[in-house]
Amino acid sequence: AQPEAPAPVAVPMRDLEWGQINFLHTTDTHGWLGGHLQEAQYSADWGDYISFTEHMRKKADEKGVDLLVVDTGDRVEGNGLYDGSTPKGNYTYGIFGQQNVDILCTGNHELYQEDTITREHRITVPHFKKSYIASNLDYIEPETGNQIPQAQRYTKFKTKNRGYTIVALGFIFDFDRNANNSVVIPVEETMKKEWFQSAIREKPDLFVVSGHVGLRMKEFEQIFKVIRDANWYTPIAFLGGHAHVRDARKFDDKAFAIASGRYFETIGWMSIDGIQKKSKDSASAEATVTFKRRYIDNNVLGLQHHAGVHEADFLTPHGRNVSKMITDARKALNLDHKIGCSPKDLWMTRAQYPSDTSIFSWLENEVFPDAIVNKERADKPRLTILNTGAIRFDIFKGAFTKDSTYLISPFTSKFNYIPNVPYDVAKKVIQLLNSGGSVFEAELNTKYLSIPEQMAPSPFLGREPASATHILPQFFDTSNGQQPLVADDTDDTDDNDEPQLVSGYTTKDDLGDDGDDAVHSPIKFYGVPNCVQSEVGFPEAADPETVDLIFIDYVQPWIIPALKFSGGDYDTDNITVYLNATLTDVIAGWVETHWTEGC
Ligand SMILES: Nc1ccn([C@@H]2O[C@H](COP(=O)(O)O)[C@@H](O)[C@H]2O)c(=O)n1
Repeated sequence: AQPEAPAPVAVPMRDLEWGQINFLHTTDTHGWLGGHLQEAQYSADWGDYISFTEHMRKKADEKGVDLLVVDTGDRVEGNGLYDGSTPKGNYTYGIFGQQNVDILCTGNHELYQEDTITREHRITVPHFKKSYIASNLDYIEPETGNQIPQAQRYTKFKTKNRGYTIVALGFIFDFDRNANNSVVIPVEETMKKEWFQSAIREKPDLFVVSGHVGLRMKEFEQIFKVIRDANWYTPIAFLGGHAHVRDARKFDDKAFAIASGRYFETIGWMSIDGIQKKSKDSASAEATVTFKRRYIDNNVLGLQHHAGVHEADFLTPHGRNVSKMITDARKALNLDHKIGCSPKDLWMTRAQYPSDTSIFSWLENEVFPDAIVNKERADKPRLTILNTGAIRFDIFKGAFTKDSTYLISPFTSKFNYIPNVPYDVAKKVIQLLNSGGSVFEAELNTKYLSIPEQMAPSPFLGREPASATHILPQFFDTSNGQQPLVADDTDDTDDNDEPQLVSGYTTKDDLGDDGDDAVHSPIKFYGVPNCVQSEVGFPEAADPETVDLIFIDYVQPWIIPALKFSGGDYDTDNITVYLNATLTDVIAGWVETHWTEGC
């Protein structure tokens, strides 16, 4: 039987504030449609979300307001429910498709592999024919080689209850690592197209810009400026993602953006009041528009609370069926098959790097020396480089399952190397990857090696100083000892009668610090470098003359320029396969042989 997620604990809650138009928003779900089986706070599944949405749509009808459900991409890669089947997504496309989504767009993970793009084109786009928007994404038809829009460029529709006219767009950031059967048109170029110029002159009551775009990245700002120049008073709602964070950004009094986290931990809520229906002689400049936001922890207790229904009435027949689809799929994929038992929690950002509880230190010190070995080269000293972005999730103490392997790293990247690189040259590579700068051309910004949370951080995320021994990415202040990204302002000398808070997100954004629905005590997050490196087989007495320089293939575009800058003249002809296994395989193999006892 599928293991039951632990029951969520009741916590103090902030209610949802409804407006004339309201949004429920998911982003970067990465296949986590089954919810978090090891974290009660995020344990609701896609079926529960469908039940919730059905109650909320009813509530909107009763209030005479509108509710729109939005998803902003990266639905794939990162969970066994998607990655564990052949072909990938055998179950998830059908499960996701059960939700009635009003607006959706594409993320970069839908674009890394040709077959993912094709499935998106053949399954998701036709399923959501009216709501899928691809403002800056084209598909190359395999039969003809023709370049066609992946979906409609924009939509214009009237809302159900209030009859507001909406123009909705759907963007992806200027992503350039997409596979060859797709074309991402840069946002600035897209905005010069005739269709875009007509769309922004449609005079709707509200623009909705959905996008797989981090709120602090340049693209939404560019879109805001162009729409605002042509529409001085029309409200604009942005729904973004990609950065895996909860965030809200105010562009001006009538333009506001929300990002709703990652991995189906969060359901975002945005509500807007003060929208004026356009009369023939255009909108009034006087209208005051207000935006509210809430980040909902995705668990049934909280969803029930917001839906205002009794526990026994929460699951709708449709939602219940979808939950069953998920349970059946997990069973068919054998996702709960135990590979080993983790003796402790290992964290990506909730522990300092390096440390005993850092997942990156564990990989560097235990997994890589043992598991990334080419038998023919086993006697050679070697450096193995991994970008931290290749790791996607923490490991919890206890059962490590088939599912866990995909949660930690779903990618198909393998390990390549350059043999016999002079150590004096090779040792400089990791420093350059972690400090970036002008060594690399603009498209090789080293921030793309790191975890999404660090790529375009919000100004409210604390600045993270480096530890003494490791160079951290540029945006960190390097003056002090390592500090948590979120200050722990809880008072340990707890001498009042207030209930103990459960730890969780304590988001700060452009609207303040009251966005999270559940009142939590803060969790500390620490910064990580762009890349980590394992040194293996070094002689004890002195540095080696030469080393094998091994790296996960995602990092390859940065390796040659870094070597050049360090005095090594190499090109791609010098690179060959070191280990024909993915990081997922490497970790699974190591766990199977080393974590054999304990649960
Ligand atoms: N083969 C890959 C693909 C991506 N990454 C890392 O993921 C980051 C993007 O993550 P999002 O979920 O925000 O799209 C990317 O910048 C890389 O760090 C990878 O390591 N290998």
